[in-house]
Amino acid sequence: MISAGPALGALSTFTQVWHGWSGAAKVLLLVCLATTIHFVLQWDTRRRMPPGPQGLPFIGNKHQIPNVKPWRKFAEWNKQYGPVVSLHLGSTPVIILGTAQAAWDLLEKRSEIYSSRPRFVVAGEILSDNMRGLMLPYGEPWRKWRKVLHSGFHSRRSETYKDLQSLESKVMMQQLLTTPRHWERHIQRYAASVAVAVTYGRRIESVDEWIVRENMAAMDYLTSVNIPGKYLVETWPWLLKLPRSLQWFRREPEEHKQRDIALLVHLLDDVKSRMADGTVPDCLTTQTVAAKDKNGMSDLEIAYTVSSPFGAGIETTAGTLSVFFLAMLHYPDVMRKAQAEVDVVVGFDRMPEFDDQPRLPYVNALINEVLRWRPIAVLGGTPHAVTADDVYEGMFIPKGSTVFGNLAGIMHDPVMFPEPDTFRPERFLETADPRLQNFELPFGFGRRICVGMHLALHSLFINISRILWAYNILSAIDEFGKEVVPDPWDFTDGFNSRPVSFQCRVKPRNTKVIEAIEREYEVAKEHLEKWH
Ligand code: HEM
Repeated sequence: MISAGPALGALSTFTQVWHGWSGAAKVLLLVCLATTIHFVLQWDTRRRMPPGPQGLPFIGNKHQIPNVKPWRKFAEWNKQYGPVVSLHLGSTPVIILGTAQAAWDLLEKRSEIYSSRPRFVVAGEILSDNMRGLMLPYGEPWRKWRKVLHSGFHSRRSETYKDLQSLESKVMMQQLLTTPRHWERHIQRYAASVAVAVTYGRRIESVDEWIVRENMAAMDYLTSVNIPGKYLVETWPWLLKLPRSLQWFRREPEEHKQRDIALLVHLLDDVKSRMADGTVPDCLTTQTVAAKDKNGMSDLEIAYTVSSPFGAGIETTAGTLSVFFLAMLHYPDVMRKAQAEVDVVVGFDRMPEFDDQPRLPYVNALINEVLRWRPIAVLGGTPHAVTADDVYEGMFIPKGSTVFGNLAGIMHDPVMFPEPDTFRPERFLETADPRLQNFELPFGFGRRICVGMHLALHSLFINISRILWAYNILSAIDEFGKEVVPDPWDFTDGFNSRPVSFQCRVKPRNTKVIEAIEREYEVAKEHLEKWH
């Protein structure tokens, strides 16, 4: 027979100790107990999930994920554990996909359950009032938002922006001629002007303009609040149930929200007043305002929706063009080979045009390689989230998991891309894989694939083909006459990662291109008048 004596003794000791503790210590103990029980109950689920590094109770793998460039660690884990890796951020399961096949199998073939987004409490809910569709979960509000953008940027509609893109690119070519040192500002201005013109029917002459600065400030703030672990409320959303006056984390983002609304409503009102006097060119905002009854959106919803290219289309396009400059410095033979192709097809009496694209296979392959070699949307853009339990190749993926298609790793998968660190456009000419011939991988997956993909690809072709035609991109020379080559891995941190600013020389290839650029610039200036 077992005696109850020791157990009763232990209980009585515990009761005495318990009474001696402060209220805070008791609460802490209870929270620890509850979390441990939760952790033990989750043990079996975790065991069935994809392999991954061992985490700690409560925090999961948070301490193992670097704050800077986490995609590099993710890629290492994919190498170590396989194409599908699981981790935990606190109690949230996180799945990292390290090959294109795994990403296509899940994010595309099972897109009915892999098309949501994780919850963004501060950035999506408090700062943006659920109006920024990029962060919206899968559902009716996202569908409504996406429909407007799809109608503005689907493949055929995007054809109609080619004239504008060609004219803006001619301006950029002239700027590269006159102030080549500022090449980064010129590509940023190009990307900003195209995004603003197709959205608000107004172009941008300088990146110092008010509208660009305000937008950049808004985007910088949005990025700054989207850092995992920065806000307790992201891990403990129940804090939103506290009385509003006690929600200390609200004040700053709510102030920024008011500023964002003022900016976005001002831009919408400006288009409306130009619509009233008939002076605004056709653009996303005019189309959306005209279809207001059909799309059932309030003015504020329209203001946020049409601003999407502003947030998603400028840094990505300019960053990818920056990667092109970086690649040409490191692979001058590739540059010369592409120039030789352009020279034969186009000659020097005129610039490349969109119609030349089918006859420039090496240039097209080079553009794909730019997008592959250093994808700007390193983590696949914004992560996806799963809305139902799933099993993939025997591994359990629980509902509510955050899923990253880790493009930085996927694009350097040596099975799909042999010698992945080498910039080699030929890989896209030699392949028989239709998914590489029609290379949409840099633009994400399934129902959430980049809305602006066609617009972006047109920008890349027209600018890259023209720069190759007109200029040699050469290393900068320091004060001792030595060449300075930028580090090919020196990239910024953040959801989008672009090369850290660097210098290079942009030299015209001959006098004929100079004449053509100056001539085309004069014509472009006239045509662009209607976007002022
Ligand atoms: C080279 C340039 C670009 C690249 C590499 C790029 C890449 C991406 C990627 C990887 C995603 C995430 C897709 C996913 O969740 O699976 C995305 C989403 C998005 N992109 Fe782009 N993008 C570029 C240019 C643009 C442009 C010019 C626009 C504007 C028209 C744009 C608008 C968007 C929007 C609105 C989304 C969110 C879609 C959603 O959540 O449903 N992007 N992009």
